[in-house]
Amino acid sequence: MSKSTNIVWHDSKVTKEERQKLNGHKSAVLWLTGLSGSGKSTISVELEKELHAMGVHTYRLDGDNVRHGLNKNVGFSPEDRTENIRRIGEVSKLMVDAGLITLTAFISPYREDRDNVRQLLDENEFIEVFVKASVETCEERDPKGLYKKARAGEIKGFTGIDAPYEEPNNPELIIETDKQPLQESVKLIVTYLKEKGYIQ
Ligand SMILES: Nc1ncnc2c1ncn2[C@@H]1O[C@H](COP(=O)(O)OS(=O)(=O)O)[C@@H](OP(=O)(O)O)[C@H]1O
Ligand SMILES: Nc1ncnc2c1ncn2[C@@H]1O[C@H](COP(=O)(O)OP(=O)(O)O)[C@@H](O)[C@H]1O
Repeated sequence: MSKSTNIVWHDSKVTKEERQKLNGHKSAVLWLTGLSGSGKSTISVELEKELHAMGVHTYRLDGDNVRHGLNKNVGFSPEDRTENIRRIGEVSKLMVDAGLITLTAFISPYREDRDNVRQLLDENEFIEVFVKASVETCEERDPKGLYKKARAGEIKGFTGIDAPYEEPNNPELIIETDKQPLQESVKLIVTYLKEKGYIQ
């Protein structure tokens, strides 16, 4: 529900397509979704490094980081997670308009929320990457000790333990981090971007 009234869109004299041309590649969002500890942040950091070295203009948005600032006022209730993802969707849209290959790393547990972001963007601008690992693997890794806390009842509503994660039905890519090593995952995504003509 919008509270803003009497507002009129003001066009720029530089278009998204012109920014893309200047950058020498298309822009899109690589939307990494998966359980906590599945590898979203690790993959997005390595992937950004690789793309940057190739001369691709990138920006990375990460759940933990964005929740320190822009989204510091949302928690982990279903409604708050939806609002978290809605805002990130809007920020991603701005970044795609700015001509960037945008990498996001949010659990984004609800299918409908992810689909809403897909709808927000133009065709082929939303690349859903399912970062897949079993809860058992993630719990074993437990890089921040959060699964331990959730099991001890110190965190309520933890994704995969006592809050849901809805797997993507039709993601553009599936990365199985309990089967393939990090560099292989990065290579797979870079190859996808090349084959689909996003980058050279
Ligand atoms: N209850 C609960 N459930 C899941 N995760 C939790 C929770 N509380 C805190 N954290 C930490 O917050 C990170 C997830 O933030 P996100 O913004 O990606 O979550 S969501 O998309 O809104 O569901 C997540 O980071 P990642 O491990 O990088 O996924 C956790 O570190
Ligand atoms: N193949 C892999 N791909 C990505 N991360 C892996 C892989 N194998 C082990 N890991 C480890 O799993 C953990 C994933 O944590 P993180 O990237 O923070 O996940 P998320 O952002 O999804 O919460 C890291 O400690 C990372 O080193």
